[in-house]
Amino acid sequence: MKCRVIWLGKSRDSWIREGIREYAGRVGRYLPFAIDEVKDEKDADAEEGRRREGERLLKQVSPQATLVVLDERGEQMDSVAFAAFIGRHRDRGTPELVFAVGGAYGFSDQVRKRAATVLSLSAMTLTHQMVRPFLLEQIYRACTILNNEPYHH
Ligand SMILES: C[S@@+](CC[C@H](N)C(=O)[O-])C[C@H]1O[C@@H](n2cnc3c(N)ncnc32)[C@H](O)[C@@H]1O
Repeated sequence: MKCRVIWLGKSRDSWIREGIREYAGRVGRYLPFAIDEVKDEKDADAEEGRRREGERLLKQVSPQATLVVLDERGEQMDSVAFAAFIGRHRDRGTPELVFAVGGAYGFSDQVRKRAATVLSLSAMTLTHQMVRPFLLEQIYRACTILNNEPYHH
């Protein structure tokens, strides 16, 4: 199973980029893994920006892919449950598991409707930048749990 993370816009801060580099490298030891950046909207109002970003993002998601949308109002899982979630997809032959992180104004309803799962990392709102390394660390943690490695305590 391929695993892919898509987000809107560049990762501006060097400390965010550093975290992404670190955990993307770690995840890549366990799964075929890719990160794709989709251009974000800077000039449109929030609703129009979400709509345009959503259309752009959905064009990047193949019909065979299972889409997991990150949203603070979504389903919460602990790390063991998240590992089991990834493991179930791997074992049932899901060809591609795609995680999508929204832009500064979040996702349109159109994107949420395409999602197989809407996943919350916390009830608190994180910046669209900070979610990136947080999510990658959780995917890495899940990989170590699935491999019975002593990272998760
Ligand atoms: C600043 S948040 C957008 C918040 C906005 N109020 C909304 O309605 O979505 C930007 C993106 O970061 C991600 N995000 C922020 N906090 C999150 C959380 N606690 N769990 C999962 N994703 C989160 C989501 O993908 C969201 O679209």
